Order: sequence, then structure tokens, then C-alpha cells
Amino acid sequence: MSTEPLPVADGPALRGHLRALTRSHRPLVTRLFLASIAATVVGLIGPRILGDIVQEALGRASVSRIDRLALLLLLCVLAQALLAQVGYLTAKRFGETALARSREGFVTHLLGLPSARIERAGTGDLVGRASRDVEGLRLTAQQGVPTVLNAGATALLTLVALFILSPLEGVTALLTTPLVILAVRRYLSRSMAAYLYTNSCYAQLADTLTATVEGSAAIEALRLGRTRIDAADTEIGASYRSELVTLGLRLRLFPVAEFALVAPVGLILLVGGYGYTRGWLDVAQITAGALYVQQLSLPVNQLMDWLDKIQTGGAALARLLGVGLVPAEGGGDAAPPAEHAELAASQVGFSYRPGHEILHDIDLTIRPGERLAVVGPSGAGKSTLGRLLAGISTPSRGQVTLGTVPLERLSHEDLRRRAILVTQDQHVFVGTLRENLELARHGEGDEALWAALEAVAAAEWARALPDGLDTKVGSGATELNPAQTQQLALARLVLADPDILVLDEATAALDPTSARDLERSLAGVLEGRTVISIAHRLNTAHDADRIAVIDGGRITELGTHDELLSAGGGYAALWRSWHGQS
Ligand SMILES: Nc1ncnc2c1ncn2[C@@H]1O[C@H](COP(=O)(O)OP(=O)(O)OP(=O)(O)O)[C@@H](O)[C@H]1O
Repeated sequence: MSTEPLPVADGPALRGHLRALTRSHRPLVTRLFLASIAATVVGLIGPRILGDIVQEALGRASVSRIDRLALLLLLCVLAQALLAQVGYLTAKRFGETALARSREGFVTHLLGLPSARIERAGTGDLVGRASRDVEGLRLTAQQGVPTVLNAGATALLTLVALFILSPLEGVTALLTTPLVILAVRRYLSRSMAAYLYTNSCYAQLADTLTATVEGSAAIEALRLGRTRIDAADTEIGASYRSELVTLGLRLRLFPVAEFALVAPVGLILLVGGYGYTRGWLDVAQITAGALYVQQLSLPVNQLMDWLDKIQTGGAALARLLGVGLVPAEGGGDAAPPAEHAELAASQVGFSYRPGHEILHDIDLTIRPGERLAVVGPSGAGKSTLGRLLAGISTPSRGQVTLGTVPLERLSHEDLRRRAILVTQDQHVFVGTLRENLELARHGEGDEALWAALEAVAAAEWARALPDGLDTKVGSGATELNPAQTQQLALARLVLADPDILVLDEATAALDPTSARDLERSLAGVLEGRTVISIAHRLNTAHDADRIAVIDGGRITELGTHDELLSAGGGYAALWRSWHGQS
């Protein structure tokens, strides 16, 4: 199945996000820079003092003067360690805050994603972003940001100190810099795309593995094991090749960087020696200069090392921010229509893929409190129509309105209060039975929760649970069977108390007797609400006020059971054959 990955934020969007983050944490960033600058400045005094000690020793100065200089040197080292620690902790705090904000933004956008868009993206893409990318960003934010900010400030200030000490030595230290700039530019021009590609390869691999695990029963039945292994091998091969590309980029960068760091120390000594013979430099300057250049290698090495990991973190952040580029669904701000408004579809068409319309020209008005059954052959478009009438999907053309308001213009909360879809695929969340019920409506007392369970004939088994409402249910705890899971979903629906219910084969997971029992007990609960039942048992249709027959994505018949029977069309034939059989 072809997927359409979620978007990825581009460079300007990424920079905008980082700028906004920095602006919103200005005091923290200011403290970070002040601490880094202070640590570096104090650190730069050390080599200078060491140079003076050498100079004094050569000049046969008194031992007490050298002692004083040594004590000063010790104080400088201690002060530098202390300030560097403050800088590192501040940077870590900034990194953690940035990580938390990015994660929160990601989760918020994720929850607002239209379900149809998630389906098109495939689970692997989302799982990859939520796991591998979040982890990549965590590493960068927790370790990379503090290291890079500190190392950057240290390298810059060390260079400034070198120029103040001796411009000749400063220029000498920069002789190999163009080489590094060229290598880094070459690396950066390719690395972001390469890391993005690597991440997408892993997402594709996760997709294939997830689909294999989910479909394991079908794969075993159809003997498709070899095909799935081959598919996974292909994805692993692509991931491996993408890793080779990024490894090649790193292998071309690091040797150049190493040379560019080692060479200036030798150059400074050469130039220093020549300068000393010509009287341009003294021994203190040469000693301090060589130590500064040596001192530069640690932050520059750290920067080089993290350049790579920052790219991975940047690619991860671009993918996390990309989720926010998909317009959220149900974000409408229209005023909710009056209670018990009419639900109407007018000239509705719907396509999952452009150019492949599934529903055509649907015109349907459902009165408040009406019970409508939707029947038709498999693949006719019944579930799709149910999703449109519950506001889960938005029509590709035409409108579904509640009163006068199109459903997509209602806010999430208003829509959830007014229309709910219940399908046969229900989920038990890991937690207590109470928590599972409270998902529908928070803060209800036990009485209301039991009344809801009672309404769907679930109270008996719920009371038999070891801790009643406080029993842990779901995977790894007390497992509920399909019938109980469905009853739990219906109990949630009773609590949510919407005007409109769309039941998409909601009782299909139950055996016929339990289904009929449940439908009977639900009848009281459904009283007064608009109910659209997508039915595969024709008795549901028989009990409805009206029946819509869908065939080939169109409403082919619409009327009461008796009207459709006397019309002698497809429904009448279906009813006769079903009734004959039963
Ligand atoms: N997520 C999807 N992406 C692409 N096509 C889809 C998707 N869901 C359904 N379809 C296609 O849309 C058409 C209508 O599907 P739908 O599930 O609405 O029919 P249905 O009448 O409810 O079928 P059934 O009774 O078998 O559930 C089918 O051809 C189906 O393959």
C-alpha cells in the first residue's frame, strides 16, 4: 500500500522555531552566555600566567614571585571549573526546556491530526517520529546543546585572546581555518538531506515490521512469510545504505578537521621561534600562544563531534515540527447549533484518494430523534457515510450540516458532545475500569458510572471484577472479551450523552443473542436521540424509522421498512432472502 509521509519542516521553519525558543527563554540564555564567557575569560588568564612564569624563570626572578604567580594560576583554574559548571548546568536546563517544549508541541499536533491523514501516513512514520526522532532530539538537547554552546563560546574567546596576545600568532592559528570551512560546508550541504533520508528509511522499516506483526495470522495462513522477510530485507538494505552515506560524509570531514587542529600548534612554534629571533615576540607570548592554540583543540573537537549529532537532532526536530504543518481537524470556531438540530448531507461526495470517488451526490436529511438504518452490500460506502455523518471525515465536496453549521466548522468539544461514532473496533485502555469510563465524561460519580454499565447490560460482569470499578483492565491486566469491550464502549457513549449516535456494526463482535440483548437494553438509552445504525443484521433495519440502502456509493432506496417492501426493490429482495433464511 502506498503511503504519504507527513511533512518535514524546512530550514527557515526550523530556524524560526529555535529563534522563538531562544526569545521565550531570554533570561536563561543570557545567564548561559555570561557564565560561558566568564569561564572562558578566566580560563584564558591561565596560559598567560604560565607564560609569565616561564619568562620570570628565564629572567631569574625571585622564587616568591613565581609562587605568587602559581597561586594565582591555581585560583584561576578553580574559578574556571566553577564557572564552567554553572554554564554547563544552565545550558542543560535550556536544552531540557527546549526538548520539553518541542515534545509538547509534537504531542499536541499529533492529537489534532486528522485520522484520515494518519492512515495515509502509515503507522511507521508516526512511530518513527514518536520514538527514534524524539530520542535523537533528546540526546541533542540534553548533551549537544550544552556542549556546543559552551564549546562555541570558549573557541571564540580563545581566538580573541590569541589576537590580543599577538596578532601574528592569531593569524597563524587561523591559517588552516579555510580548509575546515570548506570541509564543513561540503559536509553541511549534504548531511541534512542524508540524515532526513536515513530517518525516513527507518520509518519505512518500522512500517513494514508493524504491518508484518499486525498481519501475522494472515501471513501465516497465506504462506507469505518469505515475501514479508524479503520486504523487511529491502528496507534494512535501504537503511544500511543510507547509514553508509552518512558515514562516508563523516569520514571525509574528520581527518581534515584533525589536521586543521594539530597543524597550528607546530606553525605557532615555528612562527614564534622566528619572531623571537627577530625580536617581535617574547618567550611568554610564545608559551601562552602555543597553549591557547592547544586549548582551542578541545572545544573545536567537541564542535566537530557535535556538528554531526546536531545534524541528526536537527533532522529529528524537522520531522517533529513537520507534524504541526498538517492542518488540525475539527478546529472550527462556529457557534454550536441549537439542541436537537437536523443533520443533513447535501450533494456530498467523498474520495479517499483524488480521482477515486467512493460516495456520490448523497442527499439525506435526518430528523432529530429519528432512527435511520443504513444497509447495503459490502464495500458500498456505508462506513464512509457513517464517518461523514459523525464528523470524523470531511466531505470532498458538498456539506454535512447540523442545523445550519457544517460539522467541520464545529470545535472538537462541540462535535464530540453532539455526534459520536461507535464502531466494532473498540479499545480498552490500560487503566482501571473507572478511568476507561471517565474518558467519556470526567468527574462523574460512581452512581452514574454504574447506571451506564447497567444500561448496556455490563453491570453484572463489572460487579464480579475483583475490585469493581477500580479493577485494572486492558493488556497485561484483566483482559476483557470482545463482547465486554464493546459494552464498555457503549457505556462510554451513554456517559458522553450525545444527540447523534452513529453505530457502525457496533454489536458485530457479540454473538446474536448478546447482540439482541444489548440492542434491547440500548433502545431505552437511545430514546430521543438521532441514531444512525449501519446494519448487517436486517432486524436492526426493520426496527428503524427509515432505511437508506447504499449501493455503489449512492443512496438507491430511502423509506420505511413497509414502503421499501412494497416498492419491491433491492431491499425487498434482501429482506425476503434474509427472512426466508432466518
Ligand atoms: N481508509 C481507506 N482508504 C482507501 N479506501 C478505503 C478506505 N476505507 C474504505 N475504503 C474503500 O471505500 C469503499 C467503501 O468502503 P466502506 O468501508 O465505506 O464500505 P462499507 O459499505 O462500509 O463496507 P463493509 O460493509 O464491508 O464494511 C471500499 O471500496 C473500500 O475499499
